[in-house]
Amino acid sequence: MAASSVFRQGLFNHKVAIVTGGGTGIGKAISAELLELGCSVVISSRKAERLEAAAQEMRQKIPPSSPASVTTVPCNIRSEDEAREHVKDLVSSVLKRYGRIDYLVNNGGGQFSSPVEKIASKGWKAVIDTNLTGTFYCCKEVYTAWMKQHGGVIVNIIADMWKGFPGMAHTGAARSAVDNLTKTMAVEWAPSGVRVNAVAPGTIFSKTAMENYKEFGPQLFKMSIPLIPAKRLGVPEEISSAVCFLLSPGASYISGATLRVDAGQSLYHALWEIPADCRSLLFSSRGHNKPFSMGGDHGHGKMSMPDWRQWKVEGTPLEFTQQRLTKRGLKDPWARNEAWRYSGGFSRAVTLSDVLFRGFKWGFAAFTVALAIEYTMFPPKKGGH
Ligand SMILES: CCC/C=C/C(=O)SCCNC(=O)CCNC(=O)[C@H](O)C(C)(C)COP(=O)([O-])OP(=O)([O-])OC[C@H]1O[C@@H](n2cnc3c(N)ncnc32)[C@H](O)[C@@H]1OP(=O)([O-])[O-]
Ligand SMILES: NC(=O)C1=CN([C@@H]2O[C@H](COP(=O)(O)OP(=O)(O)OC[C@H]3O[C@@H](n4cnc5c(N)ncnc54)[C@H](OP(=O)(O)O)[C@@H]3O)[C@@H](O)[C@H]2O)C=CC1
Repeated sequence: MAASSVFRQGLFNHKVAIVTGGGTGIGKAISAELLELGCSVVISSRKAERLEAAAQEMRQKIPPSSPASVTTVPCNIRSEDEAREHVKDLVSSVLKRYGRIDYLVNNGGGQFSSPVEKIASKGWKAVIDTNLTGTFYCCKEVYTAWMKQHGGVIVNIIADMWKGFPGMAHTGAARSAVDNLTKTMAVEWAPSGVRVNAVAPGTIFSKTAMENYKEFGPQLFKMSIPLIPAKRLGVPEEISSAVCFLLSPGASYISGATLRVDAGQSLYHALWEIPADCRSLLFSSRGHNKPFSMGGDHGHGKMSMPDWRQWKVEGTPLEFTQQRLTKRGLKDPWARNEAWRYSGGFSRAVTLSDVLFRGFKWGFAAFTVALAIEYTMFPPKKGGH
């Protein structure tokens, strides 16, 4: 447990929160900050022992004068058909003990890393059931059992999936769905005085988060650092303060929003590397190649300045141009200026004829004129470029 909260002491006195996954990492930081601010917190997840150990640790830091308390309720938000029953039991036991639920933080979740083609259907289901369906059950149950009549605030923890989530497609799909679910619930439940928001963390370091990826964990988190504008990982407390803000009256006019807490990471680089032998050009859906797609491994797999000689051309209008240039004695038919000029001349003529005349006769005439102009202005050179 870390730094003290920036919020005023007693801000959440006598309020009650459920934090799923509240025994580790981000969830633990959220629980600790809520406790510090006077809230009673129920932490809930699958591993009862780990939950209890975390609760013990947090309990010791609650001052005797505080109304806050922390309790544990084991619950698997994913467990197949029984998940709804598990979540129902969680909610009813909290209501029995505290008589109210002011806040729900859907933080419990996670995934494994895998390219799409390697995700087994059981693995896909595990991740969707946890992150999307589990969140849905928790929201629905808390709403129907309490918030519908009494209001409340929900915060869903999602992820940086704004550019897709290569390497973790299942969680990207699930979190994106939760982003959308957040908006829907915000609108549907507004009349009950319920606000629903989401927080999308960047790469946040915690021991448990790293251990989830086993031997790849340290590398995964380390690799992320250069891709973050702040050039460092986030810490759980930096997510916690955003969540506390959204739960607080300071956010009383914020609903249906997703707050990115990622130091600009989602606007910057992505972790996924495009391999050097990119074959996208061969499979263009329109049957011809796109001149701006090219292979190449530049740094983090990003495309840097174009190298025109890497164009891959097979059976395309550009190949046609290439053959023509070869015939005309150019040693390197992919010399940038020549290839560009000819493919440009061709497309200009076709576009011009299409736009102005929309007829083969005039199109052909325009094409001929354009080529004639190009031949006159840029006569073929002998023996090279
Ligand atoms: C740095 C990036 C940003 C960080 C983001 C974070 O979120 S950090 C926070 C990170 N923290 C967390 O993510 C914490 C929570 N995460 C978890 O508990 C797990 O990641 C879980 C959601 C997959 C559930 O796992 P579980 O063990 O309870 O479930 P289960 O045993 O029932 O398995 C179901 C099926 O899933 C499949 N499958 C599972 N693992 C792999 C794999 N490595 N490889 C391939 N596939 C895998 C497999 O099909 C398996 O069935 P099988 O083949 O065994 O019959
Ligand atoms: N760390 C990061 O960089 C990022 C994290 N996130 C998300 O933030 C949340 C917290 O992650 P973080 O603290 O980093 O990692 P942790 O692995 O420490 O936290 C995941 C928590 O979710 C709980 N959990 C997992 N599955 C279930 C389930 N089926 N039912 C109930 N609880 C479950 C786990 O507890 P238990 O094992 O006891 O069930 C654990 O406490 C997760 O949803 C994560 O995906 C999103 C973006 C980035």
